[in-house]
Amino acid sequence: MLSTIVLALLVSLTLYALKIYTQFARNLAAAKKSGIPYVIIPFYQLNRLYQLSQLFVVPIARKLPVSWTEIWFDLTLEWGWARRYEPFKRFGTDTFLTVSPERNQLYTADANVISQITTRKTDFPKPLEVYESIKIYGNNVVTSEGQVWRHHRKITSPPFSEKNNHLVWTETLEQCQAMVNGWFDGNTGKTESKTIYTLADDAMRLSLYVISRAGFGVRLQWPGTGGTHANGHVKNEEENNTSSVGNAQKHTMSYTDALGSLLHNILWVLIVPPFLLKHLPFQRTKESYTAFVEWGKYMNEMFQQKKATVLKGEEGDSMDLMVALVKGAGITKESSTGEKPPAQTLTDEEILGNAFVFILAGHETTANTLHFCLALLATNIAAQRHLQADLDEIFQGRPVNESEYEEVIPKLFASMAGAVLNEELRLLAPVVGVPKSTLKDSPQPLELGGKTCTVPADCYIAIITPAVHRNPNQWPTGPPANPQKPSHPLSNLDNDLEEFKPERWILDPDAKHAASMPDQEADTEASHLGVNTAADTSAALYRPPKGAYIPFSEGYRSCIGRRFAQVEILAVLALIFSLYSVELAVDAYASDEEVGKMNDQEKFEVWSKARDEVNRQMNEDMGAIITLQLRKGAIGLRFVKRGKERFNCNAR
Ligand code: HEM
Repeated sequence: MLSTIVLALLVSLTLYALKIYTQFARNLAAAKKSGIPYVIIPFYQLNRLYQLSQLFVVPIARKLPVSWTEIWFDLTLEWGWARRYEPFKRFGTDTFLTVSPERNQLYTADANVISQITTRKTDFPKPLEVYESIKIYGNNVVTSEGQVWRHHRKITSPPFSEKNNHLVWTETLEQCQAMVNGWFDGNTGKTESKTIYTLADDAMRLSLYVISRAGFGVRLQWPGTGGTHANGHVKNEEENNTSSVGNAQKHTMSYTDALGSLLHNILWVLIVPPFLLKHLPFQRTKESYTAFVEWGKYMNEMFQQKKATVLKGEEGDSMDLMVALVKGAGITKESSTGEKPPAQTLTDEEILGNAFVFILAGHETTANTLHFCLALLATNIAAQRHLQADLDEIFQGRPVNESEYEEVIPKLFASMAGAVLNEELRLLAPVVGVPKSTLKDSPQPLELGGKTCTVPADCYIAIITPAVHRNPNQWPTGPPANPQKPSHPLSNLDNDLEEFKPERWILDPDAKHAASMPDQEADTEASHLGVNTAADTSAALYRPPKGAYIPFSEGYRSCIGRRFAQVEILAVLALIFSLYSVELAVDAYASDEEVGKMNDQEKFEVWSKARDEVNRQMNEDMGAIITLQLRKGAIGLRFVKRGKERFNCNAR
C-alpha cells in the first residue's frame, strides 16, 4: 500500500517536473527567437504563491551564492520602485525579457517601445486577470477590453469636460480653504500652523470630497466647518443642498464613514471575496464587509434617485458621472414613454462598478500627488519661492477664489505650478508598473533600437514608470547635487534625475505669462472616447519625447481623469502658496524656542537633518500597495504666512 502511494507521488512529481521543464523550454525558445535581450529567473512575478512566499523564500535564498541569485534579487517584487533605472543600466538595455517556467515577461523603460505598446491597443491589450479584484461591484471601464471597454469609456467620458473641470477648481478651492483653516485651528490671524502630521489623511479627504462633488454631485463638508457632523455631512446638490443621500434609517454607517472605511480597508475588500469577508472573525474584516455593503447601498440609492430624475427629464444640464452612466445606459425620459423600453446597455452592477472604480482610480492617486508636492516643496525652498513669484504674477494680488478659472488655469499650467506638478509626477508617479500583454498565439513585432524584434505570445508586459522617468537616454541630465550623499543609493550616482528640480521643466524663465494648456490632438476616435492623445504638459514647458513621461500612461488606455487631477492639484498649489509657505518640521531636533535663538548656519543644520529624514522616508518608507504611497510614519510639515518663514536655507 505504502509503496503504491510513494510510487504515485513519484510519478506525479516527475510529471509535474516534466511539465515545468517543457513550459520553461518553450518560453526560453520564444525568448531566444525574439531578438530581445533576456534573463532567466526562477519565478513568474505575478504568481500568487511566489508573491506570498517572498517573506520566507527571499531570506533563505539570500544565503545562496550571490552569483546564483543576483539577477532575480534585483527583480523581486516592487523592484521598479526600489531599484528604478539601475537594472536596465546594468543589463545594458532599456527593454528586456525575463524567462521563467510559467510565463515570459517584458520590462521596458524605453520611450519608443512604450509609445509603440500604448498606441497599438489591439496588439497589446490590458492583461485583464490583473484587474479581476476590481470587479467587486461589477464590470467597469478598467476591467474590460475591446468593444466592451469602448462602450464603458464612451459612456463615462462626458463628465470629464472643461465645464466639470471648472467645478473641480471651485470645489477644490473651497475644500482646500477649509483644510488650511483646520491647520490654523480656525484662526486665520495666526502666522504659523502647528506641526501637521495628518497631511496624508487630509489630502485623501480633500480628493474624496472633490470627486464626490464633481463626480457625483454630492457635497461633503470638511469636519469642523458650518456646524456639521464630525465625519462630514452629506448633501445632495440636486435637492438644493437640503437632504442627505440615502435614508439614514436604513444605514449603519454614514456615507462618508462607509466610503472612508471602504477605501481604508480596500486591500481586504479586493483580495477576500465578499462571502468570505462576511464570515471572517476579525474586527477589520467585519468593518470592511460592512463598509462594502453600506457604500454599495448608498450608491444604489443614488443611482435610483438619478434614474428617477432622468426619467422625469429633470436632470437639467447636470452631467455628473452617475447621470452620465444612467443616460449612457439608455435610461432617458424618451425611453420610458415607449411601449417597450429598450434594454439597458449597462447593467445596474456595471453602473455601480464604474462609480466605484472612478473613486478608486481617482482619489488615492491625486491625494498622494498633493501630499508629496507639499513635502517636496518643503525640501526645496528655492523652488517654493519661484512658485510664489509666479503665483504673484498670475493673480496680481487678487484672491485665488475670486479669479477667473478660464483665465488663470492656462497660466498655471505654463508656470512653476505646472512644473512642480510635472516634476512630482516624474519622481513619484503613483502607478509604478503599467500592465499590458500579448495575447495567446499572437506574438507581436516591436521596433527595438532600429531592428524589428518579436514580443513572444502570451507575454506579460510591465512599463516601469520610475525607470523611464529616470532614464538618462531620454531626459536631459545634470551632475548629481551631492555624489557623496546620494538621495538614492542606486539612482543618484551619476546624474540628477533622482532630484526634485521643477526648474528642469522651465524652458524660458521670462516666458511665464505664456498661457498654454496641455492640448488636445485632433484625433476624432480618441477624443470621442475622452482619450487625450496629446502631451501631458503645457507647450510653454519642457516636453519630453513621447513615451518618456507617462504618469497618466499614454494612448487609448491612458487616464481619463488626467485633467481633473491636474486642475485639482494646481488649485491647491495656487491657494496655499499664494498666501503661505510650507516648512519642514524640525521638532525632532530643536524646540521652537531654540530655533528662535539660532543663527542662519544653525538653522541650516537642523533644517538639513529634517530634509535628510524626509528624503529617507520618501525612499525607504514608500511602497506601492495599490499606488505609490508612504507605508509607515508621517512627514511633519508646518505652514506659515508668507514673509514669516523660519527657514530660508536653500532659497537662493
Ligand atoms: C494624479 C492623479 C492620477 C494619476 C497619476 C493617474 C494615473 C493613471 C494611470 C497611469 C492610468 C492607466 C493605468 C493602467 O493602464 O493600468 C489611469 C487610468 C485611469 N484613471 Fe487615472 N490617474 C489619476 C487621477 C485620476 C482621476 C482623478 C480619475 C477619475 C476621477 C481617474 C480615473 C481613471 C480611470 C477610470 C482609468 C482607466 C481608464 C481606462 O482604462 O480606459 N484617474 N490613471
